[in-house]
Amino acid sequence: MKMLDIILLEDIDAIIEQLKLHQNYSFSNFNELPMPWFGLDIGGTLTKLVYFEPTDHGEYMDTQEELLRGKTIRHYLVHNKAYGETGIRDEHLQLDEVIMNGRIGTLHFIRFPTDRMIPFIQLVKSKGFAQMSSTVCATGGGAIKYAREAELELAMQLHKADELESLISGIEFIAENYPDECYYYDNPLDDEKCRQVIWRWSSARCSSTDEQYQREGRNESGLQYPYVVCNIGSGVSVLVVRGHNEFERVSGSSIGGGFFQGLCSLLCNSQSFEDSIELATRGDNRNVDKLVGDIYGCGYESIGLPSDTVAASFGKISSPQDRENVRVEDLARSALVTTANNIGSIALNVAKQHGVERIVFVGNFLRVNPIAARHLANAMNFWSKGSKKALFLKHEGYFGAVGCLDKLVDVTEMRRLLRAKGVNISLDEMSP
Ligand SMILES: Nc1ncnc2c1ncn2[C@@H]1O[C@H](COP(=O)(O)OP(=O)(O)OP(=O)(O)O)[C@@H](O)[C@H]1O
Ligand SMILES: CC(C)(CO)[C@@H](O)C(=O)NCCC(=O)O
Repeated sequence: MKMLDIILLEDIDAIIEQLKLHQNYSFSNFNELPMPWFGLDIGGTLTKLVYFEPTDHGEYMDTQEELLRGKTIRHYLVHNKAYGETGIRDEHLQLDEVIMNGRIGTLHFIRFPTDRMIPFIQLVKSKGFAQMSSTVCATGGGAIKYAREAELELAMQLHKADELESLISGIEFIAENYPDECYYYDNPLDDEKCRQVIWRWSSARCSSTDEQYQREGRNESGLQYPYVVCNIGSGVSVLVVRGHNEFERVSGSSIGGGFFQGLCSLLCNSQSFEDSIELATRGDNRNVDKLVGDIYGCGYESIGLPSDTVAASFGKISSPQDRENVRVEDLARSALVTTANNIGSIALNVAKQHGVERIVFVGNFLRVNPIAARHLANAMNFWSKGSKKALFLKHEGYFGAVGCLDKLVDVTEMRRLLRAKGVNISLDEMSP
């Protein structure tokens, strides 16, 4: 039996060549991607690192070298929750018993600021991790920007993947496997009644022949299509997803997480994102923003603008006298509401234009930031008269890093590509 030694979907033509050459084949060497596996999403502000730690040693013949590597990595990464001054492991997001590329293991989620990327490469080198042959998949702008430096310094090859393809792969991988991942807000702007409700977007545990799911247009894994993804990172990307690996980036905005943090640094002397959120939580944007009610004395009901709608962001602080009583907390709140409203408006327009009901908001701007999420939830519901739904995912900013790792072997996609190329063979061997 011939082992195929190709692992990336991009290599589909080479796979087909090998299939033509060999009558018998096996995809079992997908399980032979050298351990450990890392997914790295190097973004404009934050770098996200996902580490897959295998736990199925009993079933797989990992080499002595791999076992030793696993121990060394575990000792450093898994035994700590903080690395240096800026690296953090989000322990609350850890996923156990994950099946990925045919192996069972634990996914660990780690992040650090991208401006620490060069020191990170030095650290990896100094800890001796670089001498270990391992599988490192990288995505995000930094996977291009830092590729040469990382590959030269560490003498290892990065498996590079497109940032938006990885994002969607990661969202679908997590949503398909963790039915509790997705939630929405009930009564989003009511402090008393507001609550998060789990949304069973994935029917991973339901049969694909289930009539209800077929009616709702779910695919074989149970996900519902189409949906809009609004990724709020440093900048904002808005995508329409119509099916597995079938998506388009239709809009974007530079008014995103980077804008919010930049504004708060300038206006409030905020030292960190957490600091800005904390200030905003104690602030009141009505002291800064001009509302419809400030202009009309009431709502402008004939065109559907209630009195508490922001008519002009930062519109109340034009003169020095107006600014006298404004607190930094109010400014931070206004920066947050301005950012969220602007993003909400773009996402809603995309959903309307493309006739899509569900809008999934992700990205680290939503980290520790329920105010923005609740504003988005309310805006989607109110401005669409209840026809659009804002959904949120617990792993917020980590989907690119998960997706580039999962994209190593995308069995469904490989099947589709082979079929599209007219290769009529059964690929059951590919199933983990
Ligand atoms: N600890 C943090 N440090 C800095 N920014 C944070 C932090 N936590 C949340 N954020 C917010 O998340 C944003 C970055 O989000 P994310 O990691 O999803 O994007 P990115 O990948 O860095 O950017 P892009 O996708 O545009 O390249 C920041 O702009 C900031 O608003
Ligand atoms: C450039 C990217 C894709 C990098 O992640 C992101 O920051 C973004 O979508 N920015 C907004 C660009 C625009 O205005 O469409």
